[in-house]
Amino acid sequence: MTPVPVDVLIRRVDPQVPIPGYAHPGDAGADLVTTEAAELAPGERAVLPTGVSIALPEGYAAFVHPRSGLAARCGVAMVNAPGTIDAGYRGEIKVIVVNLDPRESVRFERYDRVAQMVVQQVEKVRFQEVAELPGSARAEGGFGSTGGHAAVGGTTGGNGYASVGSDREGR
Ligand SMILES: O=c1ccn([C@H]2C[C@H](O)[C@@H](COP(=O)(O)OP(=O)(O)OP(=O)(O)O)O2)c(=O)[nH]1
Ligand SMILES: [Mg+2]
Repeated sequence: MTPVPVDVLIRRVDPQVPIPGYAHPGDAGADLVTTEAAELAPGERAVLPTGVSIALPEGYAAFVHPRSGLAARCGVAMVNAPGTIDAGYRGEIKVIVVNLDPRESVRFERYDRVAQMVVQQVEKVRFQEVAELPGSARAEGGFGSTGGHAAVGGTTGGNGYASVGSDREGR
């Protein structure tokens, strides 16, 4: 059964900007465009305006995620991914992009789609301070404690994991 969509109030800061839309019925993210053209040199970042502000219902937040196609084709990432849009935020939604390609500039034209916004329900919690936390299987293991991380300098010894800084061929 198709879930009933949640109404979200939206105001166009730019009168011509398209209302964010889902490209396909099952998509999680509604695409956001930039209302300003921009050219980013390798390593350069920019804060791009999207031309829209929203009023989310209490108990919701929107998360601005990068677009995978832009990342794969052009090396464009979002510095703060995912950007968090608070329910109380009424300002224009902005996207903080960075060009991670080491050689090529990337150019955005006005109304190019630059990011996608996922609206989600979020829990509000009360932090209850205790002297000791309950035990768990993971306990304090973190940051690679289960293995499977890349080896800097590319000496993984063929354990099937990614290597960084080395060509895997010829080893
Ligand atoms: O990619 C983003 C991230 C945030 N925002 C807006 C909405 C959000 O509600 C507000 C604040 O964002 P955040 O809390 O991430 O930034 P902060 O540096 O903690 O700012 P503040 O002190 O205003 O909370 O900025 C955007 O427009 N785009
Ligand atoms: Mg904040």
